[in-house]
Amino acid sequence: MSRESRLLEKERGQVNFNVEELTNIYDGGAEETKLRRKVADVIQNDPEVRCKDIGMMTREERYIDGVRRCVYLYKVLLPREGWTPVSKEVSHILRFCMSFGVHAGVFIPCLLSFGSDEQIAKWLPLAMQFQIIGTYAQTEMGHGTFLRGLQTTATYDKKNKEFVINCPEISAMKWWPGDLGKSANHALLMAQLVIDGKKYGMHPFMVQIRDLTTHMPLPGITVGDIGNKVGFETTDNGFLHLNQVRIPRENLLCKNAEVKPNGTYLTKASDKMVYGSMVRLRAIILESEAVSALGKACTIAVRYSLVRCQGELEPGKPEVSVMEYMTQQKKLLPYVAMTYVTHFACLKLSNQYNAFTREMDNNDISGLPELHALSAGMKAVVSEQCSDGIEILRKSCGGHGYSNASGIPIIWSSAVACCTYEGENTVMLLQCARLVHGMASYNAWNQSSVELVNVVKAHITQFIVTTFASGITELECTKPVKNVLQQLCALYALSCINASTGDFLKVGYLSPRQCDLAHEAELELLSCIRPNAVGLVDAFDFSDDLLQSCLGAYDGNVYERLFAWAKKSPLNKTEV
Ligand SMILES: CCCCCCCC/C=C\C/C=C/C(=O)SCCNC(=O)CCNC(=O)[C@H](O)C(C)(C)COP(=O)(O)OP(=O)(O)OC[C@H]1O[C@@H](n2cnc3c(N)ncnc32)[C@H](O)[C@@H]1OP(=O)(O)O
Ligand SMILES: Cc1cc2nc3c(=O)[nH]c(=O)nc-3n(C[C@H](O)[C@H](O)[C@H](O)COP(=O)(O)OP(=O)(O)OC[C@H]3O[C@@H](n4cnc5c(N)ncnc54)[C@H](O)[C@@H]3O)c2cc1C
Repeated sequence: MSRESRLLEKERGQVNFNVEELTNIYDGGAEETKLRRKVADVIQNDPEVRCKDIGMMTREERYIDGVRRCVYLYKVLLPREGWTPVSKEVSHILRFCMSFGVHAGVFIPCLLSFGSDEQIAKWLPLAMQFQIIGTYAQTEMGHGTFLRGLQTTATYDKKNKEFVINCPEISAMKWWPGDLGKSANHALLMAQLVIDGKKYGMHPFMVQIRDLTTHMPLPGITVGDIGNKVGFETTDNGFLHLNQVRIPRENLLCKNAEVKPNGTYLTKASDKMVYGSMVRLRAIILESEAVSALGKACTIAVRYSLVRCQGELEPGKPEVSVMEYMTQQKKLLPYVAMTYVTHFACLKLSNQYNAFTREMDNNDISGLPELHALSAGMKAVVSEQCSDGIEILRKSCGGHGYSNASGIPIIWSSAVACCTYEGENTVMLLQCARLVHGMASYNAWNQSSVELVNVVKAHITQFIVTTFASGITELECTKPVKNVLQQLCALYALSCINASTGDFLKVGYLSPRQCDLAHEAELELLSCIRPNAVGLVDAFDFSDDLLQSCLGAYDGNVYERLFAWAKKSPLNKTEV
């Protein structure tokens, strides 16, 4: 056993709470843990679909690998295991970073949100079996945030009972939709509806873009991949230009509004229902795309920091693990706390979303404005805090953190995208401010928007802390687990306060002495939590397969893994 493995084993021996109990709490119960592990075992024991190191792959190899694994999953593995795309098991599979995230996570749910019963009956079975592969095409080259500015039009042709879809200029071209570039043959396309020269705003249309046999683009369609990005390499974000493309009248997804054959426009629900898909995604992606990513980065950085020996605390004494340095504890442990605290706050948000969908089934959408405010604010605050934290955790691993061998750069490059998609964060914060504080006149409004953004960040952080604090109070668990959760709650709250003492001092909410006490309290909590650090990240229960990290493996064998990984570099195929 290597020295590093022995160090990690010693650390595990001093954890003072039941790690399995905390895993069960994090998962939502022992049965959930059992289900998640069963899925992980099936995935990891099937070489066709298990996670592999993509650090050395080209962009094209990563895309092809993601598509191949996904098709195998849906065509072979799910039927073999007797699982359907809506089985609980599949919700755990999405963690295994494959392709078709927009098809499965956006296109299909939006079809369910916007489609009539007949339209769902027509397209859903095809989508579930991958006979059609869809994208959600809303953003254009020239507009992403300002939806009322979208330029793609859908003009109703009464004579032929068709819509004519057109991108009037280059900036109207759809740009960014995931799975669009090479995979999708259908698009759930958002366009401005026009009837007899009158504009009715953004509406959803089902548009076939490729031939189902040859996969060639259909007439009037120009489609392709937008090129290399910061991350999301397994996803072919694409461009789509439509030149006078005709679709049947029946392809307007008409749960909320329809156009009669004679061109009469009939609305059936609030025009805001067209925004519902964005509320849903903001409410449910945070756990899988931001918080889970932070938990992986914490697992890697904490395990590595416990085995990385560097320097002496006392001259002449043996080298210490970098986790002994208070600065390292300050870098890492508040983000371990954030993972737990935001995980439970996101759970509350998704529960609120599910409650809203039940109200919506009874035609009650009165809760939509509040849910829009909370989901917009949470999406902005949590995605930013998590992605900022992942970058700090990467830097805390020194040089090896800068290598793909650590696994953290790939984790960060995917998580940070959540600050932009589904609503750019600043815009989301301002939406939350508007709904929480009311809309002043546009000029007073723009002049105060910088402060409003900060007010909303504080408002949402307070929601996160109080949600977790009340959740702990109600939680039935052993005392050691409750104690460590209370420490994490206090640490997250204090780290947020200490990062903003200026604001508290400015308004006289805290005195300078109280600010000193808050700072001292945080340092004391770091020391209290330090002995449990490895147990807290082990409780996330990320397998080595899922982490794909030479620094974060469960056994702590960092250096052997690093050297074996580097030797696989394509540059090492030849000595010269
Ligand atoms: C578990 C599976 C997960 C798998 C996922 C895999 C990974 C997926 C990766 C990527 C997918 C990404 C997809 C996308 O990015 S899709 C495109 C997303 N785009 C946006 O979010 C656009 C953001 N812009 C907006 O939301 C709006 O333009 C706006 C809110 C910024 C401004 O709206 P606008 O119409 O310009 O004016 P107002 O501000 O006046 O709003 C009008 C009115 O409507 C209300 N409202 C606005 N948005 C919503 C909403 N989402 N829900 C409910 N209500 C909304 C607003 O409050 C106003 O109401 P009023 O005051 O009563 O008039
Ligand atoms: C990885 C990834 C995947 C994506 N997937 C999809 C997809 O599947 N389907 C899809 O339709 N789209 C997708 N998108 C596009 C995404 O939804 C948009 O990029 C996003 O909505 C932001 O719009 P934008 O890019 O036009 O930014 P802009 O709105 O142009 O933002 C640029 C700057 O302007 C500021 N700004 C803009 N408006 C305001 C305002 N009113 N007040 C104050 N500041 C403002 C913003 O804060 C930002 O700083 C994806 C994007 C990414 C990065």
